Amino acid sequence: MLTLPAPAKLNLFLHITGRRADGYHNLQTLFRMLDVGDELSFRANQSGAINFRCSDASIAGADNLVVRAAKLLQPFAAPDAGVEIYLEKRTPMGGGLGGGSSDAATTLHALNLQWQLGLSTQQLADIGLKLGADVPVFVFGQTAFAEGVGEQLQPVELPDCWYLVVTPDAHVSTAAVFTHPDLIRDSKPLTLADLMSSPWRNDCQPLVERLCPQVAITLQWLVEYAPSRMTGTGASVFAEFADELSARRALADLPANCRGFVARGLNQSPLLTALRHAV
Ligand SMILES: C[C@](O)(CO)[C@H](O)COP(=O)(O)OP(=O)(O)OC[C@H]1O[C@@H](n2ccc(N)nc2=O)[C@H](O)[C@@H]1O
Ligand SMILES: Nc1ncnc2c1ncn2[C@@H]1O[C@H](COP(=O)(O)OP(=O)(O)OP(=O)(O)O)[C@@H](O)[C@H]1O
Repeated sequence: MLTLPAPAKLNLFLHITGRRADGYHNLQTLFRMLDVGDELSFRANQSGAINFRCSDASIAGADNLVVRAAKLLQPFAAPDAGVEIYLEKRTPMGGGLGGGSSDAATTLHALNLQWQLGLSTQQLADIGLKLGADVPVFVFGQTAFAEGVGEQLQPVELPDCWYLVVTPDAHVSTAAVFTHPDLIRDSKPLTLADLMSSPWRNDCQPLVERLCPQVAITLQWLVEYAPSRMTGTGASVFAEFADELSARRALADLPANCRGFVARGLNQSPLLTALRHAV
């Protein structure tokens, strides 16, 4: 059996620089890998079937990104290649933390190993992009600057730090944010050097704060502790701390209607680290 992590991510900044003909948006974003997330176990067999179980029954169906990722790899595998997969779901869902995308990326890497497909990381990322714009960065497994829809990646080394991630009791649909007429989608493309030295912001945040007052209220609370922003299209928000203790002190004061966790920022994802030990 192969057990691998599927870490969560933050978007430390997120600029939207235009809308493409297919409706997708060009972005400039800095993905930060975290040391916490989901965990998946894989047991390959020769049944030709993909059997999937999940700790959260509400997402245990065949439309789970884990199953869809496995199905995309089946044409590359022997006809009798099968697998049993168990997903221990921990990352808050629909929160801009990339949980489903990360699960898909971990599945692609795991089955590439267990079914002995020999696909390169780039090939896995190309396959993953069919499932979602956030999948490639998890396949590459590094804190990275992304352009395009999120698939053009270059690694970035950031100093060690800690985050308090807070998810208010609110749902924000990624598609609803990206189709909203008021979304800021005309940010000027900047060089990575300029982006790194400017104040960091998320272009989705003003709209989501308006559509979803809990996000604005949670940020007003969090910013008293440390510089804070929204990740992805929300609803999760985060604050950055130099040390773990300060992040845990803020977590202890968490408002009643929110969930929160403390995570360390990593330059290399726990998936990549685990894969290096697995081979
Ligand atoms: C906003 C981010 O969370 C930043 O990390 C991601 O880019 C979203 O990635 P994701 O959830 O994997 O997104 P997908 O599942 O590919 O797309 C969800 C919805 O967001 C829109 N979408 C997504 C990414 C992107 N660059 N432009 C878009 O317009 C798509 O039209 C789609 O309706
Ligand atoms: N393995 C999975 N884990 C979580 N959600 C999944 C999974 N597979 C499919 N989904 C569906 O996708 C929806 C959003 O999932 P996810 O948690 O990845 O969103 P997100 O954190 O907003 O992602 P992103 O930051 O990529 O936009 C869920 O509500 C669920 O219906």
